[in-house]
Amino acid sequence: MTGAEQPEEVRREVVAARRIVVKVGSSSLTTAGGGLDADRVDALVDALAKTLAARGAGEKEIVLVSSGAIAAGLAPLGLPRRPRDLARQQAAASVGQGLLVARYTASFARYGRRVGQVLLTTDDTSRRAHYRNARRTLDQLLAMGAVPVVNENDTVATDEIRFGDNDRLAALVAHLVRADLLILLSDVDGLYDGDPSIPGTSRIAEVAGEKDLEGVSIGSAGKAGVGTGGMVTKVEAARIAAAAGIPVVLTSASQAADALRGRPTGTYFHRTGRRSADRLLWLAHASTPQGALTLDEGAVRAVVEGTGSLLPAGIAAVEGEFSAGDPVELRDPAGRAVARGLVTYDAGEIPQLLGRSTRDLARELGPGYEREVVHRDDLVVLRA
Ligand SMILES: Nc1ncnc2c1ncn2[C@@H]1O[C@H](COP(=O)(O)OP(=O)(O)O)[C@@H](O)[C@H]1O
Ligand SMILES: N[C@@H](CCC(=O)OP(=O)(O)O)C(=O)O
Repeated sequence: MTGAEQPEEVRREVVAARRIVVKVGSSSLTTAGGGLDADRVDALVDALAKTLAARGAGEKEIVLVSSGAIAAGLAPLGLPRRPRDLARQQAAASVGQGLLVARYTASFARYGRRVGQVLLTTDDTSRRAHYRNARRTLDQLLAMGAVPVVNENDTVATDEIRFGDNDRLAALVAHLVRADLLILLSDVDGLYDGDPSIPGTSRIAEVAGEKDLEGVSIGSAGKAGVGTGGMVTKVEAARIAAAAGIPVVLTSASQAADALRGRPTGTYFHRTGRRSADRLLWLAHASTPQGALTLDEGAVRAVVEGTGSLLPAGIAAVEGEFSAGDPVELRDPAGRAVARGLVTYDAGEIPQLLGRSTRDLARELGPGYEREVVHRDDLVVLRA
């Protein structure tokens, strides 16, 4: 066989993927001087639209998780750089998000495609009803042939409840929509074994598990100054997705088309786990605990072994200001976090329940007090 006849080397799982989440970072959408770079947005949309239109590859669906709202809002508001305070970041995101979606709308319109804006908060995604609602909206947009453009709802998120980085949001969205593949696009063409600006570092082509990450120096600061998490959040996102059974390609936005065709660009993270119970992944990774319950040994065992819900009798102490429905941390007697769960009582109600049996509580306070404090279906055990 001559060189010209060699079959193209492709990643089979990428080619076979039907539903794909693509995440693009601020640094890949903005100009050096700040502001949205229309040419870069168009180039990305060209790659996505061609994938959606490709024949013979089966029906493909793409959910785009796009950063860039804050970066796009800087120049119009006369801000020379990304502000540090949340209020000005939110103002920039408010102005920038509209511009960003307008840009995607115009760019996808060149291919006759509609886009739908979806803004998510952690709160929307760790509560059962909101989680189902977010999934239904995304499924419906895809069923109607539109491209969902997802971002964090920056303007209402407070510091405490922010995802803060869209890499993790993208991993969780990939899980939410049951994607077959996650593609993380940045300004760097993959994970390097050290800071890529240092000569002598080289790209890691594949990560099959934690062993392949040993000794890799993963930096946090992006040189463009508009991104947030650097490589740390990308590798963390890749870990979350891979552990949830979703392979990940990490590469540069300029190689999006090649990555989508399955060409061996960037860094490929093999899946390391299987799909896990839906909402609980969000509970573990998206939610910020609003308080903590310290359990006795028996309750720790029941929770960790998954044999029961958390009852008032097993709780020794309570901390924090939370409301029923909020995520809280469950700790062992030594103070180590062992699980996270959605609590069914307000913080102020719990002290009177501590160590008491549900039967006694029901007799004394009424039948409403016979319930568990955290139901086992709303509970996720944290890995040590
Ligand atoms: N080991 C590494 N491999 C690749 N990039 C790294 C590494 N360590 C640090 N980085 C930096 O991370 C940056 C990407 O992160 P960031 O700027 O947050 O991107 P984005 O805006 O796309 O989310 C790269 O430009 C690079 O300078
Ligand atoms: N929600 C923020 C994005 C935060 C973020 O994760 O940015 P990046 O590191 O560029 O992916 C925005 O749209 O500006």
